[in-house]
Amino acid sequence: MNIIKIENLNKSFIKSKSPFKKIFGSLFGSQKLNSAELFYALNDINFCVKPGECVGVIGKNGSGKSTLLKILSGISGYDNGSCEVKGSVSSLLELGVGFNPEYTGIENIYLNGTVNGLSKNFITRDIDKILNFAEISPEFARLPVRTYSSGMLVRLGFASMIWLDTDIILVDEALAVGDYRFQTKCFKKFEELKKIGKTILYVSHDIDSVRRFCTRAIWLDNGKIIANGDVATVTSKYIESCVNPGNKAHGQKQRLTGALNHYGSHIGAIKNISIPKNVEFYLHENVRITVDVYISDDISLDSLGVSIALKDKFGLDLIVFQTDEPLHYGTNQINFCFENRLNSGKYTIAAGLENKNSLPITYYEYIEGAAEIKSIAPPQTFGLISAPCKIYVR
Ligand SMILES: Nc1ncnc2c1ncn2[C@@H]1O[C@H](COP(=O)(O)OP(=O)(O)OP(=O)(O)O)[C@@H](O)[C@H]1O
Repeated sequence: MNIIKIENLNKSFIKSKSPFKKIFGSLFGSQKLNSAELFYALNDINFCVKPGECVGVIGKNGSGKSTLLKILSGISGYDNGSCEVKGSVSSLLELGVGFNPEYTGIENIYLNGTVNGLSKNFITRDIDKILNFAEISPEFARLPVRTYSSGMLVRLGFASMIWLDTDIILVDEALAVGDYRFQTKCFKKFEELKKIGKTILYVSHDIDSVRRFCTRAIWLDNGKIIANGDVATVTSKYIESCVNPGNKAHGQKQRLTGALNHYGSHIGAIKNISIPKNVEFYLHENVRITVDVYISDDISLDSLGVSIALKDKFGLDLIVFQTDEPLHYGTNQINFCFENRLNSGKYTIAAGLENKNSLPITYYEYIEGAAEIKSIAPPQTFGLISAPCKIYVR
């Protein structure tokens, strides 16, 4: 059973600057206009969401993410196709949308709640909890929201949204406005909501948060779905397109088997990633990871580096090691020797041959997930990484 089902969905905007065309389009529907006068923000979109899924929607600016969420929240219509939503929906879209700027924080909570079907008694019972969660002090709660900072608006928006207790929650990048502490609080709340089976669609440019938090990812580009599926795979492909747009494989094109993600202009330059001895290490045991690369003379040796990253199952870099030593043309063997500081779990290894000084880093070759290590730590070891710490008790 799907809670959201989108089929062949199209949404266009009118390109023409002519006011006549705009009025005509809004009266009779933009599809009545010549297709050359239209710009498709969403083009033949198809996907389904099951109850309890947490779907990250990613893509570059202008790819159609907000348009999609606006259609799902009912704020915007669409040209054709179908958009079935089987459940109640609340959303945190653009900053301040849904608030009347002249109303106080308290009045806006009542407005938002009653418009969404909450009784006045229910809101009165919970208003202190909502303001408390939003961290809006009683004196500010009685001021018009036009006097609020963007952080206060996002806090009030988030608190009002979760209090609606809907089946589906749509969040569009808005959390990025809040400070880090409040974002952490929101993600904690999201985790609770996930556990009780809420369905969440989360639009973000922050790929790390999508990897940590979502169970699936959809990548939109120019109004089309480029990939839809496993978070690590979809986000890796998206990152690849951002860091190496249009790069063509070069050289021997020898791809390492089992890699989750593999790209770059010089595929085949990284010959091998190996972990001598075994793939299981105790905490604090020494690990050696060997990367064999072949550097062809069309690569500049200036600022050339080889790096490895130890990643968690979501693809987040936990520890990165990068060469400082000069490399030379031809075959190079780089041994990364380090003490295992990772607590119990399985970790994947990524390796890159890169231009260290470019920002963002550009990769001649990047391989993610071609090797894996397992760490074994004593029970009662907490956190992801065990870092040295001297503790003094007085
Ligand atoms: N009301 C509108 N009128 C005309 N064009 C619009 C309108 N709303 C969105 N668009 C266009 O539709 C495209 C998709 O916009 P949308 O805001 O959905 O992208 P986005 O992926 O959310 O971008 P961002 O990451 O920058 O928020 C953009 O090219 C945008 O300019």
